Formats: sequence, C-alpha cells, structure tokens
Amino acid sequence: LQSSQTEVLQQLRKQLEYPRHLDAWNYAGDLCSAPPSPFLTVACEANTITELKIVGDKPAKVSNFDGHPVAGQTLSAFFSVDSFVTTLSRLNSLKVVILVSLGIWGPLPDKIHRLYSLQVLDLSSNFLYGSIPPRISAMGMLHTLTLDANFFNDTVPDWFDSLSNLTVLSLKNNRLQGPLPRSIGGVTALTTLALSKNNISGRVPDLGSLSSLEVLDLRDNQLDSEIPPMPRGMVTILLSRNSLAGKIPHQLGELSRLQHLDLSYNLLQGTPPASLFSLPNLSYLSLASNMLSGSLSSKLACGGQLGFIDISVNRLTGTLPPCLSDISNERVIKFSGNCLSDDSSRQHESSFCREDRIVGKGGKNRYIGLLICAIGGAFVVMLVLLLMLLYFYRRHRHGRAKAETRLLQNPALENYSTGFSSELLANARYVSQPVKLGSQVMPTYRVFSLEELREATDNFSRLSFIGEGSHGKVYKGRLENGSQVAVKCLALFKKYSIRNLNLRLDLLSKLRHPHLVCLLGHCVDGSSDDSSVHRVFLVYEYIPHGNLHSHLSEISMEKFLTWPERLAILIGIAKATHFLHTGILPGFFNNKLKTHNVLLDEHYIAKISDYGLSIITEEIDKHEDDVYSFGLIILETLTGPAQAARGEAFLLNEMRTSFSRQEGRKQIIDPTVLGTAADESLSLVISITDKCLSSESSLRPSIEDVLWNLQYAAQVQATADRDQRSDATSQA
Ligand SMILES: Nc1ncnc2c1ncn2[C@@H]1O[C@H](COP(=O)(O)OP(=O)(O)OP(=O)(O)O)[C@@H](O)[C@H]1O
Repeated sequence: LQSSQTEVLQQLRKQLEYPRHLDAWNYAGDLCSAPPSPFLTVACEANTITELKIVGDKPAKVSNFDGHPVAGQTLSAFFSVDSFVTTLSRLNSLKVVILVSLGIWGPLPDKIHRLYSLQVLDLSSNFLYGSIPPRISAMGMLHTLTLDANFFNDTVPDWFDSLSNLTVLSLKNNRLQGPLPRSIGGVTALTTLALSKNNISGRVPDLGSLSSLEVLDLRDNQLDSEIPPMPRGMVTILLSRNSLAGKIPHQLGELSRLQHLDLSYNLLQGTPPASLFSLPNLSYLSLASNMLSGSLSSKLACGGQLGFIDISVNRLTGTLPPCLSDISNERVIKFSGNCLSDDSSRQHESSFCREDRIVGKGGKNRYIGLLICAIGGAFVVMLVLLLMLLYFYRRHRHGRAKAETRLLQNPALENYSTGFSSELLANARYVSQPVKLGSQVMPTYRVFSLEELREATDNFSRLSFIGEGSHGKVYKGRLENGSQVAVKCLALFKKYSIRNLNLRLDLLSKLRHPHLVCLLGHCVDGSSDDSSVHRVFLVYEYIPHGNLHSHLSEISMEKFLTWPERLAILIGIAKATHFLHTGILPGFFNNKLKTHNVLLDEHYIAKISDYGLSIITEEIDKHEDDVYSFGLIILETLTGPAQAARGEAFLLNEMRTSFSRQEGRKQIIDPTVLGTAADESLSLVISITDKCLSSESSLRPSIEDVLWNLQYAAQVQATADRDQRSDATSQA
C-alpha cells in the first residue's frame, strides 16, 4: 500500500477517535493483505485502496439527538464531519465505502462527491442530519446509496434520476419530510427503493416506468393517495402505516412474482381483489386495520405459497372462503375484528360493517359532508376577516419597529462598506446546526445587569483591569457563582437602538465553538425606552494562561512550546476559523486573527478572542483576510515573535528566500521548533503557509484546506515521533 494511503487511514482512525477494532491498523504489514472481517475490510487494487468498510459499535439510534454530540454515543465535539470527508476523499480510488455505527455526526458535506469512483456508499446508523448533498447527483458510478438510521431532515431530493446506475436507494429511518418527488419514477435502474420510517407525505408517485423495481418499502410515513399501479416484476411491496386511501388496485393481483405484500394500517376501502390471494408466489399478505368491506367470494382460491394472511380489523362480512377457514393446513390466518359469521366471539355486530357507516359512502354521508363543507367555509371566511383585522391593528401598533427592521434589511440604506449587510442579520435566524457545537458543555448565554458586573469587577477597579485593546478596556471579574469572567467594555462609535443592537448581539451569541473564547452574555447600558445606546459590556469566560504571542516569545519562561504543541494550537485556531467561515450563513471572514488574540487555557488549548466583533463595531478592514492573517500566525509560530516583530515585509521576504533552503531555515526558525519538528512535517506546514500568504487572494487555500494540511502535518509528526521512540527502545 502506498505510504500516503496508510497515512490517510491513520488520519481517519484518529478522526474516528480510535475505535477499538481499528487497533489492527497499528501493526506493521500491508493493510491491503489483512483478511476482511464483517467489521473491517480494506481492499486494494494496484496498491490503492478501493474498498473501505468499518462497522463500529456505537448505538444505532438515540431519540434525543438534537444536533449536539452525545457523550458515549456520537463522536465528541472535536469531531468535524467536514474534515473527515476531506480526509476520506484523499482515497480517491474508493469504489466501496461502508462506515456504519461509528457515531459520525454533523451535516454530510457536499464534497463527498469528490469520491467520484464510488459505487457503494453506506453511512447507516450514524448521526448525519440536514439535507442529502445535491452533488451526490454527480456521482455517476453510484449503484447503492444507503443512509438508513440517520437524522436527515430535509425533503427527499428530486435529482436521483440523474444517477443512471442507481439500483439501491435506501433512506429508511430518518426524518425526511415533504412529498416524494415524481422524478423518483425516473430512476430507471432501481431495484430497491426503501424510504420507510420518515415523515414523507402526499402521493405515492407513478412508479410504472421502474421496470427493474423489485422491492418497495414506504412503511411508516404519511402518504395519503391511492395505490398506483406497480411495476410487473415486484417481489416485495410494503406500504403499511400510512394513510393510503381508495381501493386495492386489481393490478396488484397480476404481479406474478410478488412474495410479500403489506398494506396494513391504512384507510383502504372496498373488497380486496380475489386474485391477490391466488398469486403463485405470494407467501405473506397483510391487509389488517383498513376499512375493507364486502364479502370475500366463496370461490376465492389461495396460492400454494401463501403461509400468512391477516385481514383482521376491517369491515368484512359474510363467511370466509374455504381456503381461509380451513384450519387443518399450515396457514396462519388472522381475521378478528370484522363482521364475519365464522367466529362470532371475535367479530363485530353486522351493523358495525354496514356500508353506510363507512366514511365517504352512501347518500347520508354525502349530505353530512356537504354540511361540514358549508360550516367549514363560513368559518374560514370569518377567520380570514379576523386575521385581516389583527394584521391592520399590529401594523399600526408596530409601525416603528417594522421601519427599523426594514432599515436593517434594506441594503440601499446600509453602510455597505462594513460587509455586514442586512443579509447577514436576516440570515441570523438560519444558523446551521454546527453553531450548536460544544454548547452542551458551555454555559447558556444570558443578559447581565450592570450591578452584577460592577460587583464582579469591584466596580471596574484598577486592580481588576487586565488590559485595553482597540475595542475598549477589559476587566477580570468573579461572578456570584465563583466563576471567573473577562468583561470587555465596548466603546461604541456608532449609535444603535436597543432593538438593533440586540439583533446583532443575538447573532454574536450564536458563535460557539470549543476553540472560541465563550461569550457568556452581555449587558447593555442604555435607557429602557428603546432609544440609543452608547455602552455595551461583553462577558467572556476568563482564559487564564495569556495569549499565544507571549508564549511564543523567548522571554516566556513558563514553557517552551514544542512543535507538536504548536501544531495542536494552530489546528485549534484553524478549526474555530473554519467554524466562523462555514458554521453560520453568511460566514464571518474578518476575525482579527493574530497571536495576541489567541488565548491559551490551562491545558494549552487555543481559544480565539475578539472574533466577530465587527458585527457590533462595524469596522472592517476590507484587505484583512482570515486565511492571510492565519498565514502570518503560522509564520510567527515558526519563527517566534522576535523575528515576527521585524515586520510583515521582512517575514514575507524570508518566506520566499530562507524558508526554501535547509540552511536558511536554521537561521530563521525558532530553535525549539527545529529541535522538535520532523523535516517532512515542517515542510508541509511551510508549503501551506506559503499558499496562505499569496498576494493574490484567489490563490489562497480555503481554511478547510489549511486545516487538513495541518492535521496531516501533525499526523506525520506523530508517526515520526513514534518511530523515533521505538528506535530508541530497540537500541536500549
Ligand atoms: N477572555 C479573556 N480572558 C483573559 N484575558 C483576556 C480575555 N479577553 C481579553 N483578555 C486580555 O485582555 C487584554 C485586552 O484584550 P483585547 O482583546 O481587548 O485587546 P488586544 O487583543 O490586546 O488588542 P486589539 O483589540 O487591538 O486586538 C489582553 O491582554 C488580552 O489578553
């Protein structure tokens, strides 16, 4: 196996948080030649991985999953499905990917389509949510797509018909909603269509042109149409627990290959076609809990394979035909809850099954229906009138508030130079799920009173003062519950009404990530009558170990940061930046990234401070770009602040000269880094830094690419360190 592919496998193992059965990858030897097991398979062709199957032991499904990681069930808050798929897509010859019960959580990224050779994709029993990525439609080789037992909660996509090779589509046990698109009838190669246990509503579309379809499973949805004609080759039809109405089509009685038919728990009416019971291959037939009526013909014949028949809880009358009443043979027959004369103890009175008692039948019911329509119509008219009255009343009353909202949403009236337009504020409502990331372990956001903050900071005393940045002074404080906080007093240069400010704070409060200094709440100092505000206090968690800049400097006596530690810090910053760029729509791209704004907690975990503040201060340097700024942070991490203090131009020049030569590196790179870094790891980081610092912004990588490269460099470093340790032990 190519060493780069082994590295990717190790990276995946790390991202999956070292599941036990991947310990097998620890041992030397070619992973391609390991015998496949039901839980783990790595198959290769020409030294390249073509098949990857990992079946974990995480629970199949929990009911309380709401997009946050769940301890012991999903992977942790540090897992990023985006990075995981980026890593996976490096194995670009993969034809089969089966990753089941591994606790993978998050929205499945569109970039999964980079696996363009994929034929089988099975991600069942994980915690994926959101929509099924549209770019899967470009994976032309795909013949099996199985995403069962996840939490996909959008509609069933309407592009499956562009997958001309798709034979198995299984999306069971998700939260898919809305109607089944008609285009599903155009996925011509389908043999299996399984969408049971979702919230799909509306019609069962015409599937007549799916000439290869054998299995249709739409159980446990909210489908409410009639049953359409089915393709001739059907073997299994499962439509139970919907609201299907109308008669059972006679056409079903012509499906000579049919073995399994379940239409139970619907609203089907009429007398079941006799031809159904005599189908030559049918072994299981359930029509239970419908509104079927009439009597079954005494001439009705049962097919030779028919072993289970359930017609219970319907409105059937008369006597059972001989083939259903003969208890001597081995058939299981259930027929209680009807009005049959065979087994009076478990049957209703005949009046219960009279045709005129069945909804929608008979003149009396039609009359009642008309009456209901008339009353309903009058009610709707009154309701509309009432709503119109209410609307005009509210419009009048809230005229001022609405004018302000319009102001926020009207680009023409905004200060466009800020980049934070109405679009951003309007979209604040559509914060994507990853925003919730980590909020489980973080305290909930709240509003503080000025008195509370005065008390916490000893009335903003000189002793509590930590420092002053461009946004204002920062004080250290202790809340009543004992927790330490940093209170930032924002000097506002722009006047906001309280309402406008609250919209902005609301957006800021949604930015939560393990590598962002947690914003605990705010306090607005202003009059309560919604007039303008001049002072805002932001209350953050207190991060005790100072900032990265001072830790990198030679005078920092506390601890010299080794290369692996520096890499871990850089990865933390990249993860948070990635979140700021993609976790909220539209993303935050100017976050004043610099080593002064990277704080370190007691475990040397990096946390970005000062992020997103331009939403309130509205000052944005158009030339500032997070990826470029991040490039400068990496440079400072490589060289130490003393070199960095010589200025950006000096560093950029060094980047193009000294960094490309071994000798030059020795002069410019911090000795602690040189002493603890493997050459290959260092080269990877230098190469991505160079790209981050491209003068042309379009040539810079995305933060996601940067993150991947850093993680890869960390993996390379870890492998080198491990090798070095084992060499040392073998020599000893
Ligand atoms: N949550 C926090 N916990 C501990 N110290 C903090 C916290 N937030 C800020 N500080 C410290 O408060 C001081 C002022 O920080 P602030 O972020 O306002 O300005 P800055 O980063 O120094 O400058 P600039 O605003 O120009 O970026 C800094 O020393 C910073 O390390």
